[in-house]
Amino acid sequence: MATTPSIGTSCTQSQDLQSPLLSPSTNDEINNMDAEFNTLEFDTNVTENGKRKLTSDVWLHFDKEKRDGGRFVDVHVGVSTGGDLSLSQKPTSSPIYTQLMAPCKLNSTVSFGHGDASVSRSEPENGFSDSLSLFHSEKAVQELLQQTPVQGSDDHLIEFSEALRTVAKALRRAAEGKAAAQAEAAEWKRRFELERTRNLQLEHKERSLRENSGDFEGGRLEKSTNGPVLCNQANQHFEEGCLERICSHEVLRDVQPVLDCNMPNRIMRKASFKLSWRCNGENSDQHKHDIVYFERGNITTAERSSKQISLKWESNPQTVLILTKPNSTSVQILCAEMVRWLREQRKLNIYVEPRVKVELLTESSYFNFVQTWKDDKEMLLLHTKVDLVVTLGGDGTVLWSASMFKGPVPPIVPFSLGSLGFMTPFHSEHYRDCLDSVLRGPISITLRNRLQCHVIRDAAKNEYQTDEPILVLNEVTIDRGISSYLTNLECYCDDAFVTCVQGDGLILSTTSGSTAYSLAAGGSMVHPQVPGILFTPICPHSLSFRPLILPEHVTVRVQVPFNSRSPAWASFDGKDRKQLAPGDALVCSMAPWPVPTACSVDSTDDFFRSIHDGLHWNLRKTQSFDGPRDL
Ligand SMILES: NC(=O)c1ccc[n+]([C@@H]2O[C@H](COP(=O)([O-])OP(=O)(O)OC[C@H]3O[C@@H](n4cnc5c(N)ncnc54)[C@H](O)[C@@H]3O)[C@@H](O)[C@H]2O)c1
Ligand SMILES: Nc1ncnc2c1ncn2[C@@H]1O[C@H](COP(=O)(O)OP(=O)(O)OP(=O)(O)O)[C@@H](O)[C@H]1O
Repeated sequence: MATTPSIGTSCTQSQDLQSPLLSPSTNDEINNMDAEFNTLEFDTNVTENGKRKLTSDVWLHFDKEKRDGGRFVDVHVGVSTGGDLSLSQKPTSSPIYTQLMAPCKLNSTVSFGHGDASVSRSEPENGFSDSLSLFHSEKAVQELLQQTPVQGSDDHLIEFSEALRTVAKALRRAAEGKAAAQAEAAEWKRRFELERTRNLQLEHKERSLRENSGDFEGGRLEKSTNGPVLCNQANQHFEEGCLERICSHEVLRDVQPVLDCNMPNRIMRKASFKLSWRCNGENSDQHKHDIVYFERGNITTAERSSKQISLKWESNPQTVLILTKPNSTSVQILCAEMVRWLREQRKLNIYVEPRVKVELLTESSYFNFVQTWKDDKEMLLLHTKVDLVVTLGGDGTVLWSASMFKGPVPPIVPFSLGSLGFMTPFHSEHYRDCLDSVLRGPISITLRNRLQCHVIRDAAKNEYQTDEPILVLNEVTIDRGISSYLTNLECYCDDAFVTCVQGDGLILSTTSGSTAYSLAAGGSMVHPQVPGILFTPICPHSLSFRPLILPEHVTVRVQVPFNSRSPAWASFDGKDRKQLAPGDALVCSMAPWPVPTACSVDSTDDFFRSIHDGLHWNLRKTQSFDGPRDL
């Protein structure tokens, strides 16, 4: 009988906790996450002349499932056909967006003598809390790794021993990832508790406010009652753990009553809306996910995701925030005209920036009804009051408005009053028709992903977790600033070393930003609905450094090495430059709060229109019919 090596494996997956799908507000997710375990089994029933045979590659793969609007990812490792190695996972319904560790690949014929090799572990009740079993499993992995590779003449045995070491290394990496995930989950849980307490307080406040003001009658009351119903629905969903992710419940939740300062007895509430996915021109409430099937070595994707999104108002929008490019007389004139029209013809509440309110009041005291905010704290609550944002300016004004929302962003309707306007498909001359059609709905929207960036100081390595991330819609750039030395930036994708950038710098861009600085640095143009992170060097001092596009779920770390000749500088959508000293790092991943911008037609049509009109992309005179011809 052969010996039976036994490894208590730890989970072979690491959770991407930066993902939008693990938001601080989903306790269920955190709990479900605890319940995921894998068993590694070497089933050695197949023998061939006394030799064990692993006939195929070992695959790690995603198996996504949709349920109740959440995303579900199961992870399995198995040998595709007739093989012996399988790493399976007990069925999970965790809506965690899971990111796999590096695939371990065995492509070998192994000899076991004639014994049964079985590597397994029993399932603990709670993966994260079962530190004892984690300890044992890691110890077992360590032991396996420390074993001297099998020496001798039996090739198969040697190969199997190497295979085991590969698996053990992979398991160790996974265990490390898990430990990090555990810490991060605890942090999310803490934030969730904080948010829940805050929301309960606000709900309580709202209830007492409603009890105290018994005179909400008429149409306004009708509208205002929509809020709590929605809020309850959202909370109910939230509690059941069935989150319609696309329509973030943060947007829908309406727990913060805002008194209308012009009519003090009225409460302003956010309009509710519904997002649906458009597939082949049809509207559907279902988001079709990529589902990967894996059976006997055949991988198929049955459904594709549809990213054409349609927004339909369920109650009328009532509050519009108008943001304008400064120092422009034409913008100022248009703004005043639009405010007047929205108020008189459409009976809407209007918010503007403090600067604009001053400008309007200088023009006329008529604009007294226009609302604004006092300080940053109030500004950060705007998303709870505003149904729609209108921008008057160029792309810079869209970037500016996105930067005002550190969390969920209301739909933005960008009017073009700049020179270029990749993100501004609406023409200001037709603002009445455009706004009417947006207010009526339904409208197509582009969900533009943002990147969230943390600067980690070498001097205070642990502080970044408590800092608010900096959100960018276009890109974060790390460059040499005023230094004349080459930048020297070490880049990691998750924990894998990517490269060392020596040149003028590096751009980490969203796909929306792909037509901005990244394009000028040689990056590809990417449709804004493609989820991904562009990794574009700036003037690299190496002929072979081509730009990359990384998947959306990765975390990129750019580290200024201690031996760097000079500091580097990070800037966020071209603003807020921050120095990165040797030892400092910038960590960047996809943010959970995209920027929804209204489309003139739809996101694809608008994208092509912008690259044709804005860049004159591939504009060339068509060849004439005359001349030599191959017939
Ligand atoms: N060499 C370059 O091309 C270069 C250099 C620095 C900054 N930028 C871009 O400028 C942006 C800041 O814009 P701003 O308006 O505040 O500064 P800005 O007023 O200096 O304008 C920069 C230009 O970039 C254009 N732009 C901005 N976002 C775009 C996008 N997503 N697609 C296509 N073009 C876009 C603007 O329309 C404008 O013409 C940065 O995020 C960066 O992408 C480009
Ligand atoms: N509301 C605002 N408050 C402060 N700064 C703003 C605001 N809106 C825009 N900006 C800044 O003003 C600058 C110019 O804005 P924008 O890009 O919209 O106009 P533009 O330069 O005329 O347009 P384009 O870039 O298409 O030529 C940008 O740097 C932007 O960040």
